[in-house]
Parts: sequence; structure tokens; C-alpha cells
Amino acid sequence: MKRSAGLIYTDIYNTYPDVPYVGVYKIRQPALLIRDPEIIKAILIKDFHSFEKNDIVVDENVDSIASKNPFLQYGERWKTSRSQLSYCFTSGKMKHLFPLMHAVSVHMVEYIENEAKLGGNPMDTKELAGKFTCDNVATCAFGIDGKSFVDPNSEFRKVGKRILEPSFSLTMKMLFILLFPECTAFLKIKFICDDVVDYFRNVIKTTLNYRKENHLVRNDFLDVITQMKLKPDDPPLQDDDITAHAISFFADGFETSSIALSFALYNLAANLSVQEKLRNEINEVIRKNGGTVSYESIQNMNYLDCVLSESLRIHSPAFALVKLCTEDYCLPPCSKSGLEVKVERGTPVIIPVHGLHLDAKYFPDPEKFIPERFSDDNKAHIIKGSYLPFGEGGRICIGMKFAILQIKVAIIAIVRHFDIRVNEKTKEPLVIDPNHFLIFAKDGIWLDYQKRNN
Ligand code: HEM
Repeated sequence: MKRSAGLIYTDIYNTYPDVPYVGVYKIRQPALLIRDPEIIKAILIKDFHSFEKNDIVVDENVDSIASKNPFLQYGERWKTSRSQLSYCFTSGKMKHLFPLMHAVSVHMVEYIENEAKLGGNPMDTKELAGKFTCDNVATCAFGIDGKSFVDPNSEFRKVGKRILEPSFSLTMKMLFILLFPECTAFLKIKFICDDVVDYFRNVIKTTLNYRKENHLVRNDFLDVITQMKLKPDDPPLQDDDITAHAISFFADGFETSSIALSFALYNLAANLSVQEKLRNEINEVIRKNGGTVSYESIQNMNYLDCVLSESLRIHSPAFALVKLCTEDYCLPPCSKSGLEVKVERGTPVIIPVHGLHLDAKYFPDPEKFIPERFSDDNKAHIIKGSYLPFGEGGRICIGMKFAILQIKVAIIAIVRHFDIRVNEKTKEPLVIDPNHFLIFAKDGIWLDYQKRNN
């Protein structure tokens, strides 16, 4: 494939700088690419009811597990899953997960130290970030030790790699799911293969039995979801629902966060003054907190928040949001003298996140890494609808708090203990892999990690 759909959407966004929306074809189906943040805001928030479906279809008779993922649901089923899962992602629940995440970050620091001693530099930072988020999701969602940092043959890591990491078979599968959804049922194409589902089903069953027999409470996702009080009208949660929710936690939460973490580390390595400023903030907050990192102290690291926001702007894991118009809708005229445009029910509507994030109209010097754009004073000036790493409105990413926390925990641990530098093996400027529907650096992110004498 020469260019992924995501990069093509960015090209179209850049080709028509003066219009609020552009008509495009998705193979042979007419679709709309929306450029104007004001209209995007309306689609995602005010008029959400007219665009409540994502433009990805799975047949529940073919892929019953994926069909329980809120991203792929709509209507009443989506509302029920969304409200059940939202309960698992509150700030209070994140606070309970923090010690588990911190423990994984300690393993990561030990791993980097050992690797550096053994001449492991430069390190493949996407792989490092993948190990971290894999073990983190393993412990927070399934209550097990993923062992990615100690066992090169870790079962959990191997299974994780099969879900969303780039491969020819994944590219082909996504091509069918996104462009020829009607063929997926016929060809019985599934998001997640049966043996991967069986693996997770077994892990969950064994874990739940063990906890029951040993009266173990861990306050992780499995505890929360199994003890959740359902609304009177909600159907009771079956074992398959719990398996599906846990798999969706893994599928949605591990790869996106590992991408975001690897690019954040690259941006810090490529911008040494930012790295130094961040290290000073981290050390200062930790000093004030008696020498330890806590959930609360992370909330006081404002510059860290700016660094991550800026990295998600330049390297947003998702190139675009793909919605479906679910009831006829009127777009405002393209020009003052023009007419309203009717969008028919069933029309795909593309929101080109990557194009917006790199548009100088909204972010001057868009290629430059400037975390200060997101300072308290400056972020009020960011045009709503132009910054969407997690989407917006009714379908905003449900795992956003979890993602931000796990990435911050990893950045803090690394920046505190290591000087990070871009190794010459990294090809700069980074070239985005044209074959994948999420953002990947084509030739990898290779960084050197030098232990600091704190
Ligand atoms: C940096 C990491 C992440 C990024 C950039 C990200 C981004 C997104 C985006 C762009 C959407 C679509 C929003 C829309 O349609 O308006 C989304 C939806 C979703 N995300 Fe994430 N995500 C991340 C991490 C996570 C994690 C950690 C989880 C769970 C553990 C998660 C679970 C979900 C789910 C379930 C949805 C579907 C929500 C719905 O349709 O109601 N994501 N995410």
C-alpha cells in the first residue's frame, strides 16, 4: 500500500485549505471530510445524535467478542456498555490502579539499566514502550504479571503483538474491515483471532477462580467489573461480557498508549531543553512529596501535562475519526452566497485529526515541539474542535484517564533516572509508516538511555 487511508485524509485536508468540508469517495461510496473545527464541534458534541455511529461494522454472529467493544456498538447497546465501562475509569479507580502502574515502572527502570550495562543502547523505544504498556494493562486489567521485562518469550507480550502491531495480515484485515465491511461477514474476518480470545478467556477464568478461593481483592479492572452494581434494566453480565470488556481494555489500551509513549520519549530526546525543564519539575514535585511519586503528585506536574499534550498533537496515534451520519443532516453553506448541503443518512464523515493538529492556522510552527502551547494561559486560545487526540463529545475515548496516567508514570520513571538522546540509527525527520492505520515511525525510534547519578 502506498499510503494508508489516514495519510490520504491528511493529504486531502492539506489540498483544500479554504473550504469547510470536502466531498471524497470511500472506494465508490460518497463521503465527507470535514475541515472546519466549528462544524466538527457540532458533529461531535451538539449534534452527536446524528453521528452516533463509528463507520466500522462488525457482524455479531461472526465476531461476538469485538461486537461488544463500545467503539463498534451504537444505540442502546452502546449506551449500556459505555455507562458500565465509564464506571471502571473514574479518577477514584485510577487512583487505586496507580500503585500497580508504579510497580511496572520500577521493573522498566531495572530493565533499562541492565540493558544499558549489557550494551543494549540504542534501544528500540517502541518495543520498550510496548513492554511497559503490555505489563501495565496485564496487571491493571487482568491482575497478572505480563513478565515482558524479564521473559523474552512472555506469553502475554506475544499475544499483545498479535492484536494491533503492524503486520501484513493486520493491514489486509483492516483494509477489509474499513473499506469492504460487507465482505467481512462473508469471509468470516474477525478483529481478534479465536485462539487469542481463548487465551484471554482462560486467563480470566483462572484469575477469577483463584481470587474467589483466596478471598483476594486487588481493586483492578476485573474486581471492579465483576463487582459492579448494574442498573435495574441492564442485562446481567455474562462470562463472555467480562471477557469481551477485558479484551477491549487490552486491545484499545495497550497499543495506542505504547505508540503515544514512544513518540513522547522521542520528542523529549530530540528537544533537550524540554527534557531538562521536565526533569526539574519532576524532581521538584517529588522532593516536595517527601521523595516519592504519588497519584496526587502527578496531578501537580503541569509541565508534564503540556509535554504529553504537545506530543499527542504532533504524533496523534489516530489519524482520523470516522463517523457515520445516522440521520439526515444539514451542513452550513460552503460560502456566504452558497446553499446548505444535505448529508444523507448513511454517509461516512471523516474528521482528519492529524491534518488539523499540523495546521499552522491553529498551531503556528506546527512541526515544532512547543509544550508551552498547552500552558494554562495558552490552552484557552486553542480553537475547540482543532485538537482531538482522544476524540470529543459522547464518544470521547473512555480510557483517556488510564492512558494519560500510564504514559505519565512511564515518562516520570525514565526522565528521573536516565538522560535520553536520539541515536543516529533513528532516521530524522521521522517518516510515518504509510502501511498502518495508527501512527508508526517507519524506521523505528532508537534512543540511548544514560543512567543519571541522582
Ligand atoms: C494514548 C492512548 C489513546 C488514544 C490516543 C486513544 C484515542 C481514542 C480515540 C481517538 C477514540 C475515538 C473517539 C471518537 O470516536 O470520538 C477512542 C475511543 C475509545 N477508546 Fe481510546 N485511546 C487511547 C487509549 C485508550 C485506553 C487506554 C482505553 C481503555 C483501556 C481506550 C478505550 C477506548 C474505547 C472503549 C473507545 C470507544 C469509546 C466509544 O465509542 O464510546 N482507549 N480512543
